[in-house]
Amino acid sequence: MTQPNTAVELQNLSKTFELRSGWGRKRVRKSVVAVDGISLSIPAGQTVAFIGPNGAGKSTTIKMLTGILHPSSGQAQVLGYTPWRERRTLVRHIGAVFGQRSQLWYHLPPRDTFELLARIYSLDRAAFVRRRDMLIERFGLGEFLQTPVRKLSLGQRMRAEVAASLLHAPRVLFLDEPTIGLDVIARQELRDLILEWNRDEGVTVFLTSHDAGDIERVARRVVVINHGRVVLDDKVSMLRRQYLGSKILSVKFHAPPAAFALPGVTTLKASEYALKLEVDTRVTPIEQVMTEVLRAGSVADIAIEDPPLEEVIAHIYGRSQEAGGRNQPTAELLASES
Ligand SMILES: Nc1ncnc2c1ncn2[C@@H]1O[C@H](COP(=O)(O)OP(=O)(O)OP(=O)(O)O)[C@@H](O)[C@H]1O
Repeated sequence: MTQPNTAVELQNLSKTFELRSGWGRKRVRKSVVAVDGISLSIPAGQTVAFIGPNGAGKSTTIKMLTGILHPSSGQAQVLGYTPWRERRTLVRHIGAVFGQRSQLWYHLPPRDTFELLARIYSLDRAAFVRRRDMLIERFGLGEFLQTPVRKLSLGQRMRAEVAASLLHAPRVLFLDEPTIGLDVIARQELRDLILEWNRDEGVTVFLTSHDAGDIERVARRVVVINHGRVVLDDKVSMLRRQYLGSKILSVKFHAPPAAFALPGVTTLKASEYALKLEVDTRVTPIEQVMTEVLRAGSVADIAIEDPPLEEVIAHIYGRSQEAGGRNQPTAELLASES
């Protein structure tokens, strides 16, 4: 039973594609298991990054959750609806953005697309105008509202795409690679807008991305899949801390420090007055390294950082490849790391 505050629920959801090639006797059938028994429960208002390497089954899952594809087996409910059976009703309550495919009318300016969407969703006129104007302001669409989409920059187009997907006040937003191809600034702007929308309107966000920055900025929870199975489900903050067990220590000295060596400590960069160290905290605790650093010279500045998320994610993908894509529960996976 779906709990009332559950936005998205997957129970053993699976999808196998049957492929046929060749003719007559040479006809070959092949099955591709794209999604292999995924179970998940996402409370309303949560921001979830659904990530995995190419071909892991992310898009197939989103397509099932938005009612575009039928599963081969298993169940899913989005806001209590079964997407592939109740798609027409469901689309009134969800928004979807596919970074690789525009949903705006290419030759029309965003303003006209908004009008069309208002009719498609039969939105109340006054409520629509209020919301449209709010989105125009928040997403900074004013200056290109009358420009045909084909003439917009990718960053402008993506802002218009996300705004269009929010016009009918959806309660769940599916974003499939929303920042793909965007430059650094446009990417950051879009992430901030999505996050703000989640905070202000409580919209549930289900995001796929290959960009660690998207995951870090937008999502609080991360679900990693590989070969169609969940290999990790954790808080984004825990992921980095628990998974690699390493820290980056950057130190600036007033004078050149004395040399020192400790097991589990690798020098990433060294100049006369500065050191950047990677510390495997499972070998030598960070406190011990700090003590040694303070002994080595007069410290002007010191910073301890977590390793980049990209590294953590690459590490997890690597682990699940080694495990042959078997569904390894999180605890076991984490325990095997320590
Ligand atoms: N319509 C289809 N027919 C046959 N096979 C498909 C179809 N769609 C996807 N697949 C296969 O299913 C698997 C999962 O694909 P999917 O697109 O869901 O992965 P993904 O995680 O979204 O990958 P990417 O990060 O590259 O977008 C792949 O092996 C893919 O080739």
